[in-house]
Amino acid sequence: MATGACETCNPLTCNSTTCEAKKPGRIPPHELSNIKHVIGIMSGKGGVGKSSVTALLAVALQQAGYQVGILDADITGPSIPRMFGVRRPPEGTGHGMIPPQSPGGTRIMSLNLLLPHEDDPVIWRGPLIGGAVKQFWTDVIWGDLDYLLVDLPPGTGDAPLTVLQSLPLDGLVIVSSPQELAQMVVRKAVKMAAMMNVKILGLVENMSYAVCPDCGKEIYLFGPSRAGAAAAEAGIPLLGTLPLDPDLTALCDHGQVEDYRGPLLERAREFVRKIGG
Ligand SMILES: Nc1ncnc2c1ncn2[C@@H]1O[C@H](COP(=O)(O)OP(=O)(O)OP(=O)(O)O)[C@@H](O)[C@H]1O
Repeated sequence: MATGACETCNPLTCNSTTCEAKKPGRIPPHELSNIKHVIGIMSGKGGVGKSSVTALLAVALQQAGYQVGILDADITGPSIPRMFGVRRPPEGTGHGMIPPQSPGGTRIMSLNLLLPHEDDPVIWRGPLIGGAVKQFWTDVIWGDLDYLLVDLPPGTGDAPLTVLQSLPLDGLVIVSSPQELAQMVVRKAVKMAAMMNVKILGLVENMSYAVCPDCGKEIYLFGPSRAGAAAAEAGIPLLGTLPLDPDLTALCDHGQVEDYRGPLLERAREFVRKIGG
């Protein structure tokens, strides 16, 4: 049990080596959840494709025969239900909430599924956001899952802190893009994970390049890839790079990401192999 001091201390600034708040996985999941692996998908900065990478990993895992769930911890900017075409709210039972399934069988829990309209804004302060994330862990009946992917909001704010502190993460996948600014915020995310004793499974550089539809030439829109250097500098494994693919954008927009069969899926399979799936 955490002491009173640890309940209120900030684990990112606490110097105590025995700080309870720094120990990950302090909160047990719902008693009817049996989850083998929990992986967080994090980015330092918004819009780099973290939710798309989460979705691709889920599709790759599902196609490999695993039972997969996605906990959408991006409370104020949730995009997972839209990508998977899921609109149904979770089913409320006396024991907890049963998450709806996508057509391909991915179980999804997101605040967007609880809102009257998917475009209603969530204007909440930090503690409420942290509370919702915890409830998606404790009050949702995930059942038997091989992998629960946790799509974190960008940055190092309240919700990522809650997840890193409360959930028994196997590790984090960090998503970045080639711009220098995105690289700088990767370093922040890496430092946060180190402070919270959470392992980093690897770095994915998204939007690394586009492929010319006429000649197949790779065009590095944001300059040369910095993925290898960024991973080496941060001391974390490089899972790989992903190009831009307009087919992925279109399928995500239409709620059909599970129908994607383009080149990024093979890369996602490679990432899954590298993180041990
Ligand atoms: N490799 C890619 N190829 C084509 N489109 C992509 C790719 N990666 C992301 N996108 C598109 O870019 C947009 C933003 O992606 P996404 O929602 O995954 O970003 P994010 O990092 O999760 O954003 P935020 O955390 O700010 O919500 C989406 O429309 C998505 O379909």
